[in-house]
Amino acid sequence: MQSQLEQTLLSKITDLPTLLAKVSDWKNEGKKIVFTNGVFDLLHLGHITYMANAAELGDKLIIGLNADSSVKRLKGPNRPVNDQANRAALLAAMFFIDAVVVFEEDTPLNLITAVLPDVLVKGADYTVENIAGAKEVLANGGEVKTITLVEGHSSTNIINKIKAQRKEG
Ligand SMILES: Nc1ncnc2c1ncn2[C@@H]1O[C@H](COP(=O)(O)OP(=O)(O)OP(=O)(O)O)[C@@H](O)[C@H]1O
Ligand SMILES: O=P(O)(O)O[C@@H]1O[C@H]([C@H](O)CO)[C@@H](O)[C@H](O)[C@@H]1O
Repeated sequence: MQSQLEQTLLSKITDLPTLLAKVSDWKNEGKKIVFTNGVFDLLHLGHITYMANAAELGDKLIIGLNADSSVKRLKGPNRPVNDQANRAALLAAMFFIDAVVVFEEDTPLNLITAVLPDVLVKGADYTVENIAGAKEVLANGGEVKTITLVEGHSSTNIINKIKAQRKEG
């Protein structure tokens, strides 16, 4: 039996039609909508800092989350470590995240084109030129921003640390 709080958090994880209905309401209410996307496999300080900073760029933060199938094509057959249900739930637990939507494609272009957020955000490991959806968001009068990376933090680093510790026994 899910608690009320659990139901509230997990209700943020939504399909595209439901998300678009929420976005329509938010836009009618004059809310500034921020969108970012990623794999968010093993969460770390860089992810938290990044998403908190993204949330401060508007009123509502939407996370486009790569499906497991998409991650395997992007990051290899042994990824993700955390499946999409776990990754989505962990993101939904963050108070500054308003919606999480899983996408199956290699890029979130279709999702971003449907949502047309006011602000599209990626980490500074990307440039505006190589951010999927940037052209569409800019053409719609939106902004595209990158957020400085917190050095030394990545999901890959965590995986490599675990592997190294297992070798040491
Ligand atoms: N150290 C970091 N500081 C700030 N933002 C980050 C950091 N690492 C990743 N991000 C951002 O978080 C989002 C999700 O990235 P991703 O899940 O690929 O993180 P990652 O830790 O680099 O993963 P991996 O090691 O599997 O490539 C991206 O927009 C990325 O720019
Ligand atoms: O977590 P990642 O690897 O930073 O997220 C990827 O971002 C890509 C980016 O938006 C390309 O401009 C995207 O195409 C990919 O699907 C991952 O979300």
